[in-house]
Amino acid sequence: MHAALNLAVDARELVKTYKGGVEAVRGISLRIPAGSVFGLLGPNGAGKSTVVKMLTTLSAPTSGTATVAGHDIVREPNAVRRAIGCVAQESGVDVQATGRENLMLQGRIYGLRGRELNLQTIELLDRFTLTEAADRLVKTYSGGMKRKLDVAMGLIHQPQVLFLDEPTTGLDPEARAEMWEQLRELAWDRGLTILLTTHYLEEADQLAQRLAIVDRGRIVIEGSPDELKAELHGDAVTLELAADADAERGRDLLGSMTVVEQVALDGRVLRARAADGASAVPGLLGALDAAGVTVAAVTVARPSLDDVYLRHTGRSFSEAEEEAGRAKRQDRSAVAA
Ligand SMILES: Nc1ncnc2c1ncn2[C@@H]1O[C@H](COP(=O)(O)OP(=O)(O)OP(=O)(O)O)[C@@H](O)[C@H]1O
Repeated sequence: MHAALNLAVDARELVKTYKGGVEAVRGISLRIPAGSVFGLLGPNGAGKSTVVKMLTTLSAPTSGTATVAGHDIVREPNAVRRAIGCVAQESGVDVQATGRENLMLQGRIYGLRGRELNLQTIELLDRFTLTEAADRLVKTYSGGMKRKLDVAMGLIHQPQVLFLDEPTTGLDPEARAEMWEQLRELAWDRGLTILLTTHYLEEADQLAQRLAIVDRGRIVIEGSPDELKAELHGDAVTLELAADADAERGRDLLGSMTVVEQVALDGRVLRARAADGASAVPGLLGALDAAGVTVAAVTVARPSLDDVYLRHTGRSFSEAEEEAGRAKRQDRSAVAA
């Protein structure tokens, strides 16, 4: 068997330049093995939705090629559409209909009828714990329930690849955690391939086996969340001292210890890097105590995806989000002018 057959998505150098010259995607390649969850992570405006639009045949690439479930997105768009499910950022549900009606209608659009349609609907309502609410109008649903119905609708025709654009934006933490659990189950139990876009670092970390960080239309780095974090050596150890007067002595003492890679002073807070933070802490506390330096609080943190983002783009995720927000506002005022 040809290795490429096991790739649910195989995109090569996709480029999208919108009319007016916005270079939304500037050469993105993705190889997503069947049965895995892949995350495209990036701030608003990075180009994630545009990649999804091209892969789901809604927007033609300016250049580059891609296959989805083995079908070419430009030459075989109908075959691609049959093989995929799409859940867009904006909900497609009809709020004046019930959950069950929405699912049945969506199924009919895909040619499902009779017993098969009924069984699929019942199974999806059950999977997304919507059975009790199935015959209520969707306008009475909570945000989380609506989002679950959106995802269920994307699955009615049993696609091989599911595209989820920002699956949990706007959900409260509880609904978000429930959605994560359901998506994990779909991928791990049913072997569905999922490509999700997100601007939540935690979401990518929780769900994706592999992820690509996208910034200004390009992939800046790709790997498993752990691989990306392992690139940054050492845990961050933060020690808050009881007295300002001890700060410099504390810093010099830590700086002389071999387990500490870097130490910086910020007021009476000492920030150090250590290869294995948890096992270094008792030694650090012992040395400070012996020198008469009292520690009020200590924390150890593993490197986060935020640190990874910062290292590869030169700005923090929240800075990038703010920048994207500013650009959007400028676009709007330019249009209004
Ligand atoms: N139809 C369009 N015409 C012109 N420019 C567009 C169009 N759609 C998107 N863009 C621009 O392309 C860039 C990438 O947008 P895209 O929606 O792909 O980003 P994103 O990472 O998905 O962000 P978001 O999460 O906000 O959707 C942005 O600068 C956006 O303003």
